[in-house]
Amino acid sequence: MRASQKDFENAMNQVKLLKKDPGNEVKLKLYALYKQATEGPCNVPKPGVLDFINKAKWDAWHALGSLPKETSRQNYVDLVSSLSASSESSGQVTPAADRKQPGSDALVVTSQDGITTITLNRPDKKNALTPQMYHDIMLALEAASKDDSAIAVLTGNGDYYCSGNDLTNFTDIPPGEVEDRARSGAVLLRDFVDCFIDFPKPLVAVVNGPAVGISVTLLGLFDIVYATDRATFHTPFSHLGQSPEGCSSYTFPKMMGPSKVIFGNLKTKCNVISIPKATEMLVFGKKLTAREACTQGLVTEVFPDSTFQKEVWVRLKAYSKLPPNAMRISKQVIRNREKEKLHAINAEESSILQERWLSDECMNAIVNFLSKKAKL
Ligand SMILES: CCCC/C=C/CC(=O)SCCNC(=O)CCNC(=O)[C@H](O)C(C)(C)COP(=O)(O)OP(=O)(O)OC[C@H]1O[C@@H](n2cnc3c(N)ncnc32)[C@H](O)[C@@H]1OP(=O)(O)O
Repeated sequence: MRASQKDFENAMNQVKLLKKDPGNEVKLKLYALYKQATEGPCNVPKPGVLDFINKAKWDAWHALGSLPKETSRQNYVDLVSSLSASSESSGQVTPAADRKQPGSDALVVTSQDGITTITLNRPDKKNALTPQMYHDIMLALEAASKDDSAIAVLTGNGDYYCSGNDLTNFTDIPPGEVEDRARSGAVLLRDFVDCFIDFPKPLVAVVNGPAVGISVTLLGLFDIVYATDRATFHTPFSHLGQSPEGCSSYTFPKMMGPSKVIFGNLKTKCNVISIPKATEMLVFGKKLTAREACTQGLVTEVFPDSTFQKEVWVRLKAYSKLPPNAMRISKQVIRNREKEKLHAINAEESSILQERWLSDECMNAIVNFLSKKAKL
């Protein structure tokens, strides 16, 4: 049943009666749904980067894309009713707890047992990332950094962990707007990766299947990476006419070590082979198995697929009971001295990628994928 105007007005009044502040993430969602329900898609200029509050509000509204007014009204009413119910039953509002985020079914955020879990939920598209998903993941991380959970987890629903950037993001661009789109894509990428660099609590990737592109490169910014033995790790940037992101141009060589020199068999007089593993992945697009990725330091531990979920969640529930402040501070000690460098690398990678997106090599690769001529 669709929410009526009366239901909508009642919900607006109910918001004022909430006993507990629902937190910034929820307030931004409410704001965005209200604007979308009353004014339609965001049509105002983007505020400047230093206008933090208005930029966050604009981002939240803009992320709703072309969501119809009636659906936005319904989502607003549903969100308020879930907030009212939880603030009455427990006196506590957990951001996005155990429900799909309004406006986007492609991301599910739950909070339970001290763990906030962000699940990519587009299994029919191998969990490829749309612009809305990038925005929703940023909002979810922002909320998770402030909620009661001790750790945060990113995982995927279905047979894939994630197939990387949704390549249809490059389609339907009106002529004359290609450069603008590349520019805004680079800003989105930089903001997105910045959220991972700055995330203050232990961040865990539960890699439930193959991972491609940005979902692989980001792993260098996680604190733990658990993978099923069915997972593979693939960064086909050259094949796509693109270049590395997610700070992988720094984290991968660092974790995988310097060039590994392999001498040929003396009898057959082979040449010396010396290609760093990171280069083999990031430049030549070599796909690693889970065990290879573990040997290279990208994955913390590999589990048999049949027991993966059980073993990983038992482990994570135990970790989530450790003192949260100690974990947060230990992470800071480990990570903080690298942060500034990582932000600079992220900015540089994003700006190089902005140029790459305009190249013929990149455009041809996207056209080939979309016309089903090329698959990885
Ligand atoms: C603003 C931020 C920018 C960040 C930049 C990041 C760079 C990257 O992430 S680069 C990596 C981009 N990803 C890819 O190139 C993967 C492309 N996908 C594939 O090669 C194959 O789909 C894949 C090997 C992942 C799976 O193959 P199959 O098992 O044979 O499945 P299908 O190909 O039939 O896939 C099912 C369905 O999903 C669609 N799909 C999968 N991945 C993507 C994707 N990345 N973008 C868009 N669509 C994707 C695929 O087209 C199928 O759709 P339908 O045909 O409509 O069913």
